[in-house]
Amino acid sequence: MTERTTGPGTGLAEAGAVLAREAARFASFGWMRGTSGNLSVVTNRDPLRLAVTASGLDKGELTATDVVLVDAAGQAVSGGRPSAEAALHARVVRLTGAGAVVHVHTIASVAVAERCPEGIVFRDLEMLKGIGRPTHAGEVVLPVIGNSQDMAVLGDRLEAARDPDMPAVVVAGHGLYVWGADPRQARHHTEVVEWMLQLHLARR
Ligand SMILES: CSC[C@@H](O)[C@@H](O)C(=O)COP(=O)(O)O
Ligand SMILES: [Zn+2]
Repeated sequence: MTERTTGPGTGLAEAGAVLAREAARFASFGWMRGTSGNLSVVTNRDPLRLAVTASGLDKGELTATDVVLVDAAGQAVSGGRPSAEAALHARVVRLTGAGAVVHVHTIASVAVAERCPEGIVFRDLEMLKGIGRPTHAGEVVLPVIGNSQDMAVLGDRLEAARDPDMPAVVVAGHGLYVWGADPRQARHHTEVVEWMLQLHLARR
């Protein structure tokens, strides 16, 4: 049985509008070329429900209706075809308690991960405060995990590699996954991590 997708209590239309706006921003940065990337936001905790961008669309052209409601396994509970990576979004939410997840295909994430397959170290940067560190001092590691078309495999790799001090992982040869308490914080985390990746590239 499909669940209601609009109307009081569902918030799906509102979630779709937020995701379309966030996606347009990331696409304008060149981080969602072609039909790459996907976004999600939690609409309900119990039972878990996420609004996820629909699959195969140009993420720079989304409207509020280009969104699908999925369950804790990433399975659609409303009409439409959710992102092929919806199950990984749901896994990230279950693991971290995040309220929103961002996936972008940035060149810097792929390029730096090729140079640092064991993990990317960010050290002594004011921008570290943008991912929750109390000061610029010290270092954190952005984990790198191998790619797979199987979201259960990717989820297992993410669970094994993730660092509680770093709300992101890089999927090698693929792109960046980032999360936050809500879409705004997930966006800020994405922009901060990407800034540090671009700095890494600029220094070499
Ligand atoms: C250039 S297509 C890349 C896809 O395979 C996938 O990695 C992706 O990011 C977008 O998939 P989607 O199903 O549209 O959410
Ligand atoms: Zn992708």
